[in-house]
Amino acid sequence: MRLRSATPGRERWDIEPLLGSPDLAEELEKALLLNKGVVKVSASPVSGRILILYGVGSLEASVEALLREALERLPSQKTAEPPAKRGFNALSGPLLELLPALEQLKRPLMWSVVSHGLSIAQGLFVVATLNAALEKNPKLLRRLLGSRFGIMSSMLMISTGANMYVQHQRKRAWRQLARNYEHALRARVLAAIEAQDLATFDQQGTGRLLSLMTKDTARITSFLERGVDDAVKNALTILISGSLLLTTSPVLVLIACLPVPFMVLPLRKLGQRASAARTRQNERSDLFTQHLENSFSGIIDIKSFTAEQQDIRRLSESARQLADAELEAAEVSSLEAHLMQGAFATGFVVMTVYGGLKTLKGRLSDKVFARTMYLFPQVLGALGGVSEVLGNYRAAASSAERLKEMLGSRPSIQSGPVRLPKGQVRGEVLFENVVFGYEPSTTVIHGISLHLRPGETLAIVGPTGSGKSTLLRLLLRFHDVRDGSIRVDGHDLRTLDLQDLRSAISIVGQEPYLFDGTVKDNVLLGHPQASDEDVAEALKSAGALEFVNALRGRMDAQVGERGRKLSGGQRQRIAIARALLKKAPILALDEATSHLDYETEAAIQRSVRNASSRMSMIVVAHRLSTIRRADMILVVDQGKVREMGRHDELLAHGGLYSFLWNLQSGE
Ligand SMILES: Nc1ncnc2c1ncn2[C@@H]1O[C@H](COP(=O)(O)OP(=O)(O)OP(=O)(O)O)[C@@H](O)[C@H]1O
Repeated sequence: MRLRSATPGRERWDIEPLLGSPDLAEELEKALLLNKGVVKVSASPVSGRILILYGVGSLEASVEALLREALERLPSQKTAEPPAKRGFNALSGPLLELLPALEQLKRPLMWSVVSHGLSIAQGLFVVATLNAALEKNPKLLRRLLGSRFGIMSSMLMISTGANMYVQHQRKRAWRQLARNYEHALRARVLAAIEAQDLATFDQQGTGRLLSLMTKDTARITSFLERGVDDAVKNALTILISGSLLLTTSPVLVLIACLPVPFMVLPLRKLGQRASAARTRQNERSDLFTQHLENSFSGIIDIKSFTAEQQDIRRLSESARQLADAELEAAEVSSLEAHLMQGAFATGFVVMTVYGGLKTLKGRLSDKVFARTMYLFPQVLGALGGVSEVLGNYRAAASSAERLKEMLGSRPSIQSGPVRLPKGQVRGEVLFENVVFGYEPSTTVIHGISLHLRPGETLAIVGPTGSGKSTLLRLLLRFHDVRDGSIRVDGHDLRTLDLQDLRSAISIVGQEPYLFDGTVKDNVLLGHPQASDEDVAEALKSAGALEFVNALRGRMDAQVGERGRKLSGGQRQRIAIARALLKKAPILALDEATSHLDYETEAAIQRSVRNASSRMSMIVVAHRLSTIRRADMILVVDQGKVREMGRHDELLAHGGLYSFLWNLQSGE
């Protein structure tokens, strides 16, 4: 058991028995999640690593102690096969797991072998042609074609010509494979990321997720496109040229290789340092991307607070840390390559002097010496190439590990078996003593119960931070309750099919997200097959048709990135139209009209209600005047229900609601 990385709230460990044991991975995940403070656990039998996310300061023991205890208790660990018997999977690691199947690699590999084989042959023909020319055959010109020189130079020309075609085919085959692979890998990673719980997004941060999609996939693709081909080239050169070298002049090779054994240990150490440096580089790169993303999304606030310099300083500090990590990784890799090449180059110099002296003395033939002098640098170059391939392999392997972790991570919110077809949903919602907290150490909702009957409107009001939006997030099962239960049409959410549940609910948030595209594209998100008439109808009910018709291009007008070309109120109304088009039996409006003036807000709420009288509605609002007609009003404060009833009853009660009402109506 070995700690690989640790930041507050997040530790990654190497657990050897985990390798190749999916049962242990599953049991370990379950066992660790039982501990107070542990938020998420992701154990990978592929990499033998476990990632533990926890609330800072909320664990009862160290992560290491929890791991040891869980490992001791689990039965699978005792029955797990010893590492030596685990076969190919244990040896291969995440990168080989992620690379395409051998079947797909066959064609480009075949071109690689032919192309690099021809290149090696070309070199040998050069030497042979040279040696034939040095024979100074007097009949050379007369019997050019039949002579050794003629044959060798013809072979050289043929192999050069053939290799031009083969090289083109080789590069093309790898390029095609890599591009198709990259596309498929990105689609897989994107699907895996989007399947994660919201808690994972909160924990991992956008920087890391963006890096997974861009840099990590690109590193693996680049290794596939060039690394595998280079590996074939180096392997063939070492194999063919190396064997020829050994048979030509074993003593000279032995002399040249004398310094190599002294390099084994330092090279091993450098290899470990290089892997650690790569991991650090990846982590810093994630942070930098995250800072960049934050800066660009918050550019309006940065400019309005004239905080550009502050932001640049923050970014430049992050960029400096990334540059330092990159430099460290590059220096270790380069040191590794130089050490290896230096060892061989020293040997080469010794061999040249020794061989040269022997040739002068006539104890070594010119041809052997010439061939050795040609072949040795080829093999030397290939050995240098191996360390380069190794560097790329390490980068790709560390990316593959990160990707595998995401691809193998099972969201803790899992779909249930009970189907809930949208057409058959009545729209009844029941919260029973719901307790919830985002972090294990804190509680945001303290035993809330509520009942929304089909077709009714339930309003939730209360001070800021009291947990109103959290209740809606729980209803959509973005998080699971810690205690109590939530039911839709009598079914506990945890038993329901997740897609069915979310299809049954439309939600409009405080700051709805509009995608870069047209107004129509954004509304169609609610129901992609809807007609233009349906879109116009939804826009009308949301009070948006008038301003949309005034835009250049009307429904086809571009809204800009995040809907930047529209006002806050216009964005909200398009989001309401989108939710209405979805025609879900339950509509949740979380301060969805807060950017509008009172009259527009009231008008839109009326028309939304009229759009479907059978729809159940939950409305979260700060402006109490907009919810006074609700069938039930829930007053929430600090995660608890303080009051419940209709507007008049609550006013008569004279509690928090009536206090807020009087405050807002200026009485
Ligand atoms: N993703 C999150 N991670 C951790 N804590 C959170 C998260 N989202 C909300 N909280 C916390 O949960 C509490 C309730 O937040 P919530 O957004 O539900 O309040 P609200 O009543 O909707 O507030 P407002 O009226 O300001 O929108 C707050 O203390 C908030 O800090």
